[in-house]
Amino acid sequence: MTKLSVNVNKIATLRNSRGGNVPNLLKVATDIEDFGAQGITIHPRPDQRHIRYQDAYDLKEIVRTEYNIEGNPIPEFMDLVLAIKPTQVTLVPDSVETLTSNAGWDTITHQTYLSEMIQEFKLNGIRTSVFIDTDLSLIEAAAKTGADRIELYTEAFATEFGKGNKKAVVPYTKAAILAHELGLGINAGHDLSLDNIAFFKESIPYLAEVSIGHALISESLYLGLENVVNMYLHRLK
Ligand SMILES: CC(=O)[C@@H](O)[C@H](O)COP(=O)(O)O
Ligand SMILES: NCC(=O)COP(=O)(O)O
Repeated sequence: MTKLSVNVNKIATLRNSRGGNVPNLLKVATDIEDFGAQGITIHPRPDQRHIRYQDAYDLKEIVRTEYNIEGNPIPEFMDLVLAIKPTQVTLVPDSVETLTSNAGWDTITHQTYLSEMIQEFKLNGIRTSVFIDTDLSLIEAAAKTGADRIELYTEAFATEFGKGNKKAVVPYTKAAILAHELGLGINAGHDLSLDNIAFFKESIPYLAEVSIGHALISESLYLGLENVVNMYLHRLK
């Protein structure tokens, strides 16, 4: 079984568009857990355009499943995560102005930097994951940072799968096999959807967790949040 961690950034985006508390982020997160999801993911960005730092603290009080916080380990993010102590921190190398995550770590160039961050998180009992592309040399370098897991950056797979190119999953399968051999756990995320998740799941051995937000919330507009969470859970069995 692969765990489903639902990214609730888009719920915060909708809420912030009117300035009030509709939809209620905490209630939606609680409902998502009640519907069966095994985790809640957030990716606070420095401009707090969707998840606010206060949301991260408030969610800590109510999340009963795995709590995953993603982001670039700038000092403010480090302080936030070390104060909250979520189940997992996922390190993502996005720049301040980026629209959404658009690259994995260069774990060779940034190996020392990542190792230092990861050590600090691990000393605080927080599981660590590194957002990464499928290049095998990057996976090898990720293992040397001391990270517990990698999160495979799946945008390229999702784009190619959408065009009918199923072979696009092959680098992900190879990366997962190598990561497992090196003792790393395997997560995945970005642009996963009801259309591509079953094929991705069946193609990737040892897949521990997927974090899904943009497509899942969009699909819920048509199918309802409870249905959609259950449709993912069925595909991830
Ligand atoms: C790392 C990753 O792929 C997701 O966290 C994604 O970047 C969500 O961020 P936005 O909701 O800001 O697009
Ligand atoms: N780590 C990926 C994530 O949390 C959600 O990405 P997306 O489904 O919003 O593209």
